[in-house]
Amino acid sequence: MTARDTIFAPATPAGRGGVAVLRLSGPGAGPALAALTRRPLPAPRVATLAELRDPADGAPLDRGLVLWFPGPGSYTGEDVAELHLHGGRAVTRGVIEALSRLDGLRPAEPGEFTRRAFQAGKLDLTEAEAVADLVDAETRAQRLQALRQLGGALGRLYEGWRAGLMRALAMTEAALDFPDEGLPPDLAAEAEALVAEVSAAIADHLDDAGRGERLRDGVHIAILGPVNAGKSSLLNALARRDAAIVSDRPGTTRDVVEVALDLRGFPVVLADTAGLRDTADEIEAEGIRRSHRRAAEADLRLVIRDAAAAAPSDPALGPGPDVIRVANKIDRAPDAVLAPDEIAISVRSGAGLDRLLDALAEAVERRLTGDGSPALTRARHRAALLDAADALARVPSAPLPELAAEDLRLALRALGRITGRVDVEDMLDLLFGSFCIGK
Ligand SMILES: Nc1nc2c(ncn2[C@@H]2O[C@H](COP(=O)(O)OP(=O)(O)OP(=O)(O)O)[C@@H](O)[C@H]2O)c(=O)[nH]1
Ligand SMILES: [K+]
Ligand SMILES: [Mg+2]
Repeated sequence: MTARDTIFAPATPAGRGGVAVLRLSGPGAGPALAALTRRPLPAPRVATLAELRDPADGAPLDRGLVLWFPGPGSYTGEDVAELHLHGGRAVTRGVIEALSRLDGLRPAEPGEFTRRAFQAGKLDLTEAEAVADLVDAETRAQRLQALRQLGGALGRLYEGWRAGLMRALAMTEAALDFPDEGLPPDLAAEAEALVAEVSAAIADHLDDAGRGERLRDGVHIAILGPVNAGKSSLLNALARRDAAIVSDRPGTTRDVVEVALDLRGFPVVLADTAGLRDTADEIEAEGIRRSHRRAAEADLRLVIRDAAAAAPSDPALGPGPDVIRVANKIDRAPDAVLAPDEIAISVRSGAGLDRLLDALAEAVERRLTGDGSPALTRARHRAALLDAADALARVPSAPLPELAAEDLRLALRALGRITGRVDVEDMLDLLFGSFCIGK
């Protein structure tokens, strides 16, 4: 082991606040804490009140709680100290300056605490990503997904597949090592079954329609309809602010206007679009092309019409599985005839908006919750899983066991990239050790 820098950084946002937490990690954390408090280290993991003074000149810095987490039982696996300071700029700056003057201490790079935790084997990469997701989570559903991933659910799923493939590889390699005897037929069958099982599981996981990624980024909902139906008015009502221009002039909206929302705990990105109609205006026509594009890309389409007008004839506005249909302005047309699936609303009076929100939330939830198994959450994972699936697809028809083994290795390496465990050879040694094939 080489001696490492000791890093420190505020764990709370800069600026004024009740409490600011400063964290230190590395071999110098203990000596630094002792130097600041001028006493022996406190009992591990017990919040202890202490006077903090500048080790250089004894100038008082703050009075606050300090915590001591000796490695390896800490977040980073190293010695960690935490200072709970009064949350003022001068206090934090003073302590940071004092720490900077100590030998072997330096400010942490972004993500460096979690990076050290990963290197110490405290977290796999999916869990490290979950830490970032949890910090960024803005809705209840995002928080729950990140917590599940942080708990290792996703990493365990991928590691489970890796273990299965590792076994299949060990069996295939055994056939190479003992060519005279050949692989006992039951082992060959088991290896084949393992590969088929993992391939099917990966295909299922890839096929979940981007559920987890959607939960991170938001479900995309496009508001579509004829001019003046009240699309922009509805966007503003749902966003509770004047995000889009509303006017009684048909063709007001030209550009797509997006608003990110927390919809009953689910993240959505709502897009207002240009009203659909035949037009000679070039700019409006471009806006309408963008509406059509948005309609095609959206996860859900919210199609809105004026209740007093006929249902729109544009095929982009027809019914469909991902369409929610709305008749607006019922304040002006209380006796309007509605289709069975249409929700009557008035953006002006607020009537029906709760029912619309219920319907939207239900559609979004359906889109986001699959069978409850951990969802694929990142494009990075998807790319690696596609690589693994490609390699596995070649295994059953490999003309030589050497080539099957090579493809299994490729698949293992791809899966290992997701969790950050790429030690195929080590694991193979271990497996071989426990693997009884008669020699
Ligand atoms: N009476 C009534 N008027 C409404 C209602 N909702 C919107 N409006 C009015 O309808 C007109 C058009 O509203 P917009 O929100 O601009 O309609 P739009 O669908 O975005 O129109 P374009 O962008 O031109 O396609 C405005 O004058 C709104 O005030 C409603 O529920 N009742
Ligand atoms: K309008
Ligand atoms: Mg508009």
